[in-house]
This record gives sequence, structure tokens and C-alpha cells, in this order.
Amino acid sequence: MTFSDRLFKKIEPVWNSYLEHPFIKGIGEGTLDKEKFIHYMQQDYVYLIEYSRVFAIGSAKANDIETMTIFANLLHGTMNFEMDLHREYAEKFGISNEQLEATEPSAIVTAYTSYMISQAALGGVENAIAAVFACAWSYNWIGKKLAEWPGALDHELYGNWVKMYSSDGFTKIADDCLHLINDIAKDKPEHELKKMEEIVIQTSYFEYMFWDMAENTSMWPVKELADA
Ligand SMILES: Cc1ncc(C[n+]2csc(CCO)c2C)c(N)n1
Repeated sequence: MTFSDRLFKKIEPVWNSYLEHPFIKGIGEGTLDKEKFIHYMQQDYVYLIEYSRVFAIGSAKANDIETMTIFANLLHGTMNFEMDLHREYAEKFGISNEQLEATEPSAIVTAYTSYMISQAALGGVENAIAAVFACAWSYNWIGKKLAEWPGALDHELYGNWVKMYSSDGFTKIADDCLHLINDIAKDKPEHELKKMEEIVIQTSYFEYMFWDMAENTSMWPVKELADA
């Protein structure tokens, strides 16, 4: 059994719950409120800026040039490929790149990114790959599931989201993370594997909380406070 098989056994119930979440269902069924999607995109944009730092930490902590290059490519892919999707959606909604970057992060975004950055900073390269794993892999997993829902790929607003995360390009990114975590876990003692597992479980819960924040307007930053 590979390390990722072991991880998947642990996190499968949490990941299955994503597919039951009203926000994900809203994307897959095409019924999601547009304002919620716009808010989600803005929050996700500032999330990705901080998330990218974890790839940079992974590259800095890598013990060989191959691992260093994989992290650097993942960093490049996020900032140029994934964030382009957000910039394209924002343009469609009349939101400039400057406005996107100036988004005030919700408390959950701050908690999630702070957790990933601190775990990656405190440990070695194994913590960095464990911190990014659920994020990179779960979106491709969700994208591929939603792609099978009737009409999800063709929806005029959310179809591109489903296309993007189920695409070959994103499947390759998710696979790169999968190979990397298995490779790094190979020679690790059990106590380090346990720590990696704990990080993947925590980040899987954070993913759920992110969907919850996107769905529930009461968890959004208060606009009047941000503008004051
Ligand atoms: C909260 C949140 N979690 C996961 C992703 C998806 N994601 C983030 S980085 C990456 C790897 C390559 O860009 C992927 C797939 C997201 N956008 N937002």
C-alpha cells in the first residue's frame, strides 16, 4: 500500500462530504448564487497567494534538485495557470486585478494559510508536501466527480471551473503531488508519517471549512469594517 493509499483511507469520509456540500452541489448543478461565487473567487485568490508560499518553502527545503524543480513548477502553475482562471472570472465580473489582490481575507482563509505556512516552516520538506497535498489533490478529485454530473461541464458560468479542475493539466498537477508525497514518505519513520498524516487530515477539514465559509454569508468579512 502506498502512503497516498493510506492517506486516502483516512480522509475519504471528509472528502465525500465535500460532494454533499451545498456550495459544491451548487457548482455541479449550476444553481449556485452568483454573488457567492464571486465572493469565493476573491477569497480563493488571496488564499492562493499565501498558498504559493508553501510551494516556495518546499522548494527551499528540498534535499535534491528534482524535488526542488517539482515544487518550483507547482508554484509556477498556481501563479500562472490556476490564478489566471480567477483573473478571467474577475474580469467577467468587472473586478480588476488590483481589487482582487486587495481582498480582505476571511478568518478561515487566514487560519488555513497560517496553518500550512507554519507547518511547512517548522518541519522539513515532508511537512511542505503534506500541507499542500489535500488542497491540490481534492480539487482535481472534486472536478473529476462534478464533470460526470449532467450539464456541469456546459454551464455558462460554472462550466469553466469544472473544466479547469478536471482537466489533464490539473490531473497532472495532482499526480505530481501524489508521486512527490509517496516518494518523500518512502524512507520516513512511522512518527514522521503520522505527522504528515495529521497535516493532511487537518488541511482536509480546512478545505471543508473553506466551502462552508463560501456558502455562509455570516462568515464573510464585514464590508463596512473593511471600508472603514
Ligand atoms: C481553498 C482551495 N483549496 C484548493 C485549491 C486548489 N489548488 C490550489 S493550488 C493547486 C495546485 C496547482 O495550482 C490547486 C489545485 C484552491 N484553489 N483553493
